[in-house]
Amino acid sequence: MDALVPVPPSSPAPGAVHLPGWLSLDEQRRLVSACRRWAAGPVPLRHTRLPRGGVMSVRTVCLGWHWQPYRYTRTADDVNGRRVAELPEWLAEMGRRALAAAYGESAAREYDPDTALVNFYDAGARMGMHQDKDERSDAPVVSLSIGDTCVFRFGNTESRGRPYTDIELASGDLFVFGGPSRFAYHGVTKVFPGTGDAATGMASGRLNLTLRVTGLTDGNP
Ligand SMILES: O=C(O)CCC(=O)C(=O)O
Ligand SMILES: [Fe+2]
Repeated sequence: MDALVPVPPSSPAPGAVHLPGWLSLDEQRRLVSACRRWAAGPVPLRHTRLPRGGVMSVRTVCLGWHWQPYRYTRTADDVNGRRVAELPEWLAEMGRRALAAAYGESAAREYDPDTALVNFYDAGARMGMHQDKDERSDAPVVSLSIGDTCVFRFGNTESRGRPYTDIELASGDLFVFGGPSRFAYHGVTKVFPGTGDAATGMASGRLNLTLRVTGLTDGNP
């Protein structure tokens, strides 16, 4: 839903940029229908199993490389063993445009994400404070949000605790974290049900895509 008063761009920490409303409604619709296809297979949307036996409350499907705690593989060995869907070129291009918007054209030219994690949050889903550190690359992470607004907690590189900044990520928002913030702890503390716009194609819930560079090659997984 468009904010009555537009939320201005902000930078909660060096290298971290929030650009509210960056995606057009058409782009959000395109992403929602693509995510619906990816959620159906070859690897289904599922609650990721954690090593100690728990499961994550969000449901996830991956593109390009499959993430499971705490590594990337080409096949979803903890789900159905199938190879994950390719990350399409148009999505990598969207990642470059996102970086250009956040950091400027020169930073964007070299950016070539090879994996995307698609997370679906229902009203009760959360994500605890964590670092994205299973990638062997310090290239920025591009995060796109669609549907219900959430509270995204963006912290520091030292610990899960303070200092952190709570930011509302709404439908269409872009958040990029790279440079000194690339390995900052972050998480989702709350989702506000019913705040999304059904015109995106999402009747309820929140969708988040993170584009990343794994730094992996098939010969050297
Ligand atoms: O849902 C979000 O905004 C963040 C997702 C995230 O941190 C992750 O997938 O690692
Ligand atoms: Fe993350």
